[in-house]
Amino acid sequence: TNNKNTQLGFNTRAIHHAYDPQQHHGALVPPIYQTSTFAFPNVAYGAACFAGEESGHFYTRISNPTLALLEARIASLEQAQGAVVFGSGMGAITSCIWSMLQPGDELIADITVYGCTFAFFNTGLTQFGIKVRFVDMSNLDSLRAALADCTAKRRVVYFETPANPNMRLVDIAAASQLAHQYHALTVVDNTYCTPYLQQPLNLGADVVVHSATKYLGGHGDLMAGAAAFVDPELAQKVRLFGLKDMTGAVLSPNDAHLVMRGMKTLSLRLDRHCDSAEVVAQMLEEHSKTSKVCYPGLPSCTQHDLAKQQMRRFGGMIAFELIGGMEAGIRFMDALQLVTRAVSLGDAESLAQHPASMTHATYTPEQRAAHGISDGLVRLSVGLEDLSDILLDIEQALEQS
Ligand SMILES: CSC/C=C(/NCc1c(COP(=O)(O)O)cnc(C)c1O)C(=O)O
Repeated sequence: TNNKNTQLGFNTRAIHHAYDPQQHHGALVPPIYQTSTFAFPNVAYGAACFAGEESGHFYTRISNPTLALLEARIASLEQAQGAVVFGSGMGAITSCIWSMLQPGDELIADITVYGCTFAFFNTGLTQFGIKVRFVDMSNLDSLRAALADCTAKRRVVYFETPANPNMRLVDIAAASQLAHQYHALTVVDNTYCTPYLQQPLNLGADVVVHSATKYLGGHGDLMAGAAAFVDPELAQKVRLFGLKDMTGAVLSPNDAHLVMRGMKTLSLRLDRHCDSAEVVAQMLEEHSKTSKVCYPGLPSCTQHDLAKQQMRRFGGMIAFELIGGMEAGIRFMDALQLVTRAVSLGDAESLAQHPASMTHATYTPEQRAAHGISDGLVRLSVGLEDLSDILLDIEQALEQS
């Protein structure tokens, strides 16, 4: 907090939160505790750490000073009461869900989620007796009906907004309020937005999860995940059960350091991603070769008003289709010379991929049709290159599609 005891700004906290150089030999940048284990002064202290009576670090899979600093910063930016970091986004999602649901409980998920998240829900959880129901949450009546059909003691409502890959939005405040009316907890995957563009906990959600591999790290050079919680006790349960025992999805201190370095420029990068994506989306929509462009910032987007209501800006991700369908989409992607053909997103490098055959290949063709993932869809992560270069590359590739 500043000298008026008010909270420092988003960017100041992304750079400085919870670190004092004078506590670390004056080091401007927090030291990296690249260690797996910690020495005890005596057996009693070690035993007290294991018993949870001492808060000291004793083994990096449970906690580590570098990981703790990243957790404090993510909690601050998401306005959370606790956070846990993981070796990947799937590590965050699985560690949370394994801690929140047991056999006989129910997960109510939006119809469009990232491919491996879908596989975890649809194949993984069901093998362990957890009921999974997919609902079109862009229609709150269908969510209300699913919640009213109370078939389990404990339930979680889960969605991404915008959803990977088709950019559908869910009204976070309305969905969270509905879930709470029916005593369910809400988990929102905030990977596409980051807390700079959208803060789900401030809108009523209980948990936020991230693939920090993406925008938070922002440079395509690490794998990481994070979860942020309203309830610090749930955070502790996810750490001491989900992470420690169920998944072991521990983040390396070195990669945690890289996530913190990325977070220092989060708003600068996202503003540039948004500036460029808005122009690219407009160009795509006006182009004769596209049949559909999904970008929350386009007035033609059916959920444009909701986007303006819950997003600071509209992000760097675009999904679109060509009039020539899948074949034209593949010709387009194969003709790209600057935009890189690769999965993942949120990197400095612009990336393009084909969800149906790549990130969402875990869905069968029938499931893709039912879950709103068309075979011809192209997903674009607009990067930080000069906009003129990005536009030229996309235009020349469209001409060849
Ligand atoms: C093999 S496809 C590459 C990964 C992609 N997505 C990842 C992802 C995860 C999982 O996060 P990790 O475990 O850090 O990859 C969770 N939540 C969301 C919204 C995500 O997009 C992708 O290219 O869409």
